[in-house]
This record gives sequence, C-alpha cells and structure tokens, in this order.
Amino acid sequence: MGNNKIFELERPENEPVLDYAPGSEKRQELKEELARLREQDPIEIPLYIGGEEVKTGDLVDIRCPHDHSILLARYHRAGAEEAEMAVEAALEAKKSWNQLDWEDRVSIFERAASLLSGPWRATVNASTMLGQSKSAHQAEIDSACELIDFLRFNNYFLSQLYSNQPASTETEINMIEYRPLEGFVFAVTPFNFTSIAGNLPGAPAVCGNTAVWKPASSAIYSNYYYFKLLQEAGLPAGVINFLPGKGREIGPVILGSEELAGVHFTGSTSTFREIWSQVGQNIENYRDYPRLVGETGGKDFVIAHESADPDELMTALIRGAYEYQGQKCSAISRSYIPEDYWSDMEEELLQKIDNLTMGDVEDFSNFVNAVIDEAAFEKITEYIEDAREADEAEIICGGDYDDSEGYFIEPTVILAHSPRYRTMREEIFGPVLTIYLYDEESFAEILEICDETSPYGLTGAIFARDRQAVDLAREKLTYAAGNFYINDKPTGAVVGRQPFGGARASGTNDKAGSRWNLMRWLSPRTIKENLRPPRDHGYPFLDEE
Ligand SMILES: NC(=O)c1ccc[n+]([C@@H]2O[C@H](COP(=O)([O-])OP(=O)(O)OC[C@H]3O[C@@H](n4cnc5c(N)ncnc54)[C@H](O)[C@@H]3O)[C@@H](O)[C@H]2O)c1
Ligand SMILES: N[C@@H](CCC=O)C(=O)O
Repeated sequence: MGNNKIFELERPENEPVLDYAPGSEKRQELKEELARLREQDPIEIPLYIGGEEVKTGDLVDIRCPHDHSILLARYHRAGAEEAEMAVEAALEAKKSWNQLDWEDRVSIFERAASLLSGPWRATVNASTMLGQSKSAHQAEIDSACELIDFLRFNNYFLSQLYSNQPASTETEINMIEYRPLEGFVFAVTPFNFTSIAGNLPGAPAVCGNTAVWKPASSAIYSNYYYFKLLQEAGLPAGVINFLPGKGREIGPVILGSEELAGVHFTGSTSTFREIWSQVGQNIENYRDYPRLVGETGGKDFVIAHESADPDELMTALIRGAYEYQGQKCSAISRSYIPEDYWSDMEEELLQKIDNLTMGDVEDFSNFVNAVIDEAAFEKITEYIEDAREADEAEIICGGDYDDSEGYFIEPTVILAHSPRYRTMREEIFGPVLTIYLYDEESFAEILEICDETSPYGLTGAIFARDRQAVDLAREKLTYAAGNFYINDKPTGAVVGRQPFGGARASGTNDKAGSRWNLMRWLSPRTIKENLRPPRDHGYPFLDEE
C-alpha cells in the first residue's frame, strides 16, 4: 500500500467490433477455436470457492442448444452447504481486497479487458456460440465487445466517482470516502448475455466488494471460461466465488445471510420479485438494508408512423425481433403499424423474414440459431399454438418448429386483431413478433394503448420522418421505455453511449455499466475535519447590550 497518489483514467474507446469477414484471419481463428472446443473431451466444471476447486459430484450435462448430440461439459452443482461456504469465502476475501488501493483493483480488471480483447477473445466467443447458440456476430458484440466495455468503463466511471468531493473552507476540510458495502454481494446472472454475467459480479468487485456469483445453468460453459480469464488476470481468491446451482435451492441460503449487502440481478421479472420478497421476509435479520439492483423482462415495441421510411423500418423489425432468436430483453416483440402503410410493405417484409437462414452456429451463413433450452422451446411454441387457435390473432409467417436435433423455432409473425391479445402484452422471449394494425388517424390513441398495454418499461422505438410525430411519441411514452430510440431498433445499446435499463416491471433502472450502477455498490462516508474548533459554547446574541 502507499496511497499518496491521485490517478485519473482517460475515457475509454468502445471496443471495435470484428466483422469475421470471409478470408479474414480472425474468422479462421474463431472457426478453429469452435472446432477445438467441440472436439475436445467434455470438460468438468467445478465450483470455485475461496479460489479452491470444489467438486460436489452432483454432475449436470451441458449440451449445445442447436445440437443435442454435442456434450460440451459437465458441471458440478452446488447445494446449501457450498452456498454457505461461498458466503464465508467472500467475507474472508473482503478483508484484504478492501485494503488494496483502488488502482490495484482497477488494474486487475483492465488486464481482464486486455486478455479478452486479445488472447481470450476467440475462446470466450466460441464458448458463448456453442453453449448459448449465438451467431459469430451476436457473440462478438456480447462476450467480447460489451464485456470489454463494461470492464473498462466501470474502471473509468469509478475513478470519476472517487474524484467527486465536497467543498472545503479555510476552517474545515471535507471529504467523501467511497466505502464498499459492508458484507458481500449476491450476483445472479441470466443466460442470454455473457457480458451481463461477467458484469454483475465484476461491478461490485471493482468497487471493493466481494461476491458470490450464481450463473444461469444454461450459460455455465462460457461463464466458466470467463471466470478462468479473471483468474489469469490476477483476481485474488474469494473475491468472486463461482457457484453454479439451482437458484431455488441456493438462493434462499445466500439471501438468508445477515451479511447480505446487495443483490445484483438480471433475469426474469418473476425471479426478481421472488428474490425481493425473500429479502423483505428477512429484513429484520440483516445488518444493512440490502441494495436490490435488478434488470428484468420487457415487452419492447416499435411504433411506425405513416411518415416512416419503409426500408429502415423493415430492417429494424427483422434485426430487432430475430437477432439471437429474440432472446434479448430488448428484442422487439410488438409493433404498431398504420393499415395502409402495411399493405405496401407486407409482402416484402414477410418474404425477407421467410428467407432468414437458421441452423448451426458454426455455419456463419445462418442468421438465426436455436433457442436456449427445452423450457424455452416449450414456452415459445405454446404461444405459437395459442395464436394458431385464437380468434384474436393469426400466424402470417413462420410458426414451424422442431426439436429433434436442436431447439429450432422459425422466425414467426403473428397478426393480432386486438391490441390487447396476449402476445401484445406478455414477454415471450423468443423469435415471435406480433403486429397490430391501426388507422393512421389514430396515432395519438395508439401511443396511449402502447403505453398501457404491458406492465414493462424497458425499450421501445418510434419510426417517423415527421418531427411532430416523434415529439408526440416521446412525450406520451415517457415511462414506457428506459431506452427509447428514434428511427433505430431498440436493441444493441452500447456501454457509455446508451446506458441500459428500464423501470416499471422491467427493473430498478440503475443502468448497467454506468456510474449510477457503481454508486449502488458504494456507501459514502462523509468526513469533516474542523481546523479551528470553537472554544466557547455561547452565541454572540446572548451578550448583554
Ligand atoms: N433488463 C435487462 O437488462 C435484462 C437483460 C437480460 C435478460 N433479461 C431478462 O432475463 C430473462 C431471461 O433470462 P433467464 O431465463 O436467465 O432468467 P431467470 O429469471 O430464469 O434466471 C435468472 C437467474 O436467476 C436464477 N434464479 C432463478 N430462480 C431463483 C431464485 N429463486 N433465487 C435465486 N436465483 C434464482 C437463475 O438460475 C438464473 O441464474 C428475460 O425475462 C429477460 O427479459 C433482462
Ligand atoms: N443491452 C442489450 C440487451 C440486454 C438484455 O438482454 C441490448 O441493448 O440489446
């Protein structure tokens, strides 16, 4: 230690997105890594508690969602005993992690970003592609670029926060110490973004906290490789404890600890509500009020105005609804389009959707791949079958599915005859877009319907060349989306440029990868030093005249 320096970080550049163009060296490298991971013997993934490998013997298979015959790994599943050990390990590691200068913590995460940008990029991308069925481009923007951006921008925003200090005067010195929280943080992560999985334990850790990280069962493969990268970057034992397991089993044990300082969650609204209510039930037992940060589901929309450019709109609908099989919390799943406008674009749009290629991630010509697992396949296809039967809706494109080799569902379009049909209201989390046609004279009314139809408030977009229409949508939809886009698809937020998150049923809107998020993992202490303490308790007005 020797904390006698002031150190400022430059604002980072966003990590450039590699295009993996045919013939490029990077494409070749990624293809070779995919083949290596697929062909190697299935790996065994342990838990990491206090830096030690722990094997419970309760082994679970990890297979490719797009090819059931490929066994990638087996992971050891944690139970209540390991959950308690992980909490203890996090508390033990905190004692020394907390004592490091902040530049030491930051440099470990800078090194992680550098390793991911360089020698680990192909491995983390390939494991995301195979384990979560992502195309090369979707893996690149997630497990490489967004995760690198989270690492670098968190460091930068943290250095800015630390330098934010109150005024002092001639007679007093005032300062704020940005303490990590007292206790440990529980990071509970989703399957769909490796970057989010890395960020949820990482953001509290760079602030000086230690974490218990419970990855989603269907993303353990890539999350394990990322954890190995953190070890190589020099992350000390126990700062992040890797604990694959069933949420319902290990969650209550961890949430029951009196040392719980916060929960950093991303996943479904129902799981977050369950966690919130467990924390509520335990509230008398905690030393602090645990910070609850959760980014959850969405029912993301695109509203087309009659002045919208049809090519821009069609491109946004296709990419926003079907990239990564619609399994982004930000994916477009409902769209409101003027009736006359629709009749001009319907044929072309449906043809383009019909032509989307679907298959294995190792064939780079596929635009879409498989959905994540059997439960997702069952849930999504139930919505499709419901629409097939319903009077209020019809399927106008796609609608077929097949799980014999992998969990494949065709990009599907439902035309709803009621703006409140269930696929206009409920999160499906799959490649299903529902369209509702409105009379172009009812634009203001459709904005209200859009605002009131679903409980979520995550992302949404207006497509219009008419500025009055843009302004009206922006005003009427003030609370309908935490990320609102004008003439752009509502997916693909970039760290440092479109801070991401929503309110209503979509979360606490603390904006991942921003200074506001980091602030949730810090507990400021104000310190005043009086340079001339008063020596008499009286006031001047008490003096006799
Ligand atoms: N708003 C955002 O930024 C954002 C980003 C990504 C995903 N999501 C949302 O995530 C959902 C999809 O992800 P998912 O299927 O992994 O979500 P999920 O809620 O099923 O699981 C999320 C995590 O919670 C764990 N979990 C489940 N029950 C638990 C319990 N009782 N206690 C503790 N942990 C528990 C799971 O094992 C997993 O690690 C969608 O609803 C999507 O909209 C939101
Ligand atoms: N931040 C991502 C979505 C994350 C949720 O799945 C986007 O903007 O598309």
